[in-house]
Amino acid sequence: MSSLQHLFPINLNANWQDTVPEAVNTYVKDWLLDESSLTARLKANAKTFRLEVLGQQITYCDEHEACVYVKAGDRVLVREVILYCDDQPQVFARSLLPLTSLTGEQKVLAELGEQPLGQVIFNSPTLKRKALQVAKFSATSKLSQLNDTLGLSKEMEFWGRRSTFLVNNKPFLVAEVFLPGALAYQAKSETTS
Ligand SMILES: C=C(O[C@@H]1C=C(C(=O)O)C=C[C@H]1O)C(=O)O
Repeated sequence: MSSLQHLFPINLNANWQDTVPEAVNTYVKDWLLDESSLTARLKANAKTFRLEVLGQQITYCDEHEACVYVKAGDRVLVREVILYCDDQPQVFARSLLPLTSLTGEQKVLAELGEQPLGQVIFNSPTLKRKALQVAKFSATSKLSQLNDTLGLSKEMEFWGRRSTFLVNNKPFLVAEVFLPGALAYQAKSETTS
């Protein structure tokens, strides 16, 4: 049982934008707009990688997460995880997996456990990723309790992104927030995968 389970669901109600403000550091921008697998990039830049599941439950898509592919009120399996590199929290991820998408070969996405979602969907030849949106989070965001629990900085602004993946033309909504102190904010040379 995750020590963070009591925080689930954290939800992400943010002011999502279609473009990254000019003022954002180019290094952070590179992580925000990287369309490749985040799991793979984190693994390439760490000795150890770990995924912790905060929780999963069936719920309804709400207004602020609805999009052209998943309507408000659609039944979804919500999954929230933390990705760690060398035991340092990197990413809080919240995914909405519509029940109507969890069919056929994609049924396995309902039973991922600690296997990263990206490790499965990026192996699909039919994968398409729709446009990324970004958002800035502040200490007052709902994530601040998570940051407190993880012992992360309360001061810094931090950024996230979201996009829709289509696998066999079935939509999956994925939002990822780079937590304070993550590699995404450390402008140093990294391994390019
Ligand atoms: C989509 C990816 O999968 C990652 C793993 C997730 C999970 O297991 O729930 C969710 C979002 C991503 O951080 C990726 O690796 O790019």
